[in-house]
Amino acid sequence: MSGVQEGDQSVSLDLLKQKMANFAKERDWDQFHSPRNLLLALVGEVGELSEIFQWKGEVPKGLPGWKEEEKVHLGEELSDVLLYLVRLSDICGIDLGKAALRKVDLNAIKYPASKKYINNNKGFAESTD
Ligand SMILES: Nc1ccn([C@H]2C[C@H](O)[C@@H](COP(=O)(O)OP(=O)(O)OP(=O)(O)O)O2)c(=O)n1
Repeated sequence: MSGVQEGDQSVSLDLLKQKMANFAKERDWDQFHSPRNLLLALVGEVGELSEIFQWKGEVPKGLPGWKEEEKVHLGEELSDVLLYLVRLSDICGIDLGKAALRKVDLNAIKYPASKKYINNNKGFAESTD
């Protein structure tokens, strides 16, 4: 592995990308990591993530009252989603970090902080007040 090392203060998308690439290569699984397969795997993991929340009703931020094992499980499903997303981006030749930063900038242009917004239950609209 070149460049990014484990133990760095923050985990980078690059480290995860390299780890997923190694994981697939070591098992000869590159053949299965096609864009479509990875997208379906990603959607499947989003489903598993949703199962954790389904039927619970609204859940307070910070998940008070959840057992430690439930939080560990949540972390696993969130990770599966992230790992497949990172791998899908890599396989498609998209620099996910760069694309995400650009999108944050685009969001800020679309929704300037200087304006006031209302949530009209369809999305966020500019307040006329
Ligand atoms: N062909 C594969 C299979 C798995 N993985 C990796 C990415 C995910 O992080 C995790 C997914 O593994 P599983 O398909 O076993 O799914 P779960 O971990 O969710 O297990 P389960 O579905 O039994 O809850 O393993 C991968 O990269 N490529």
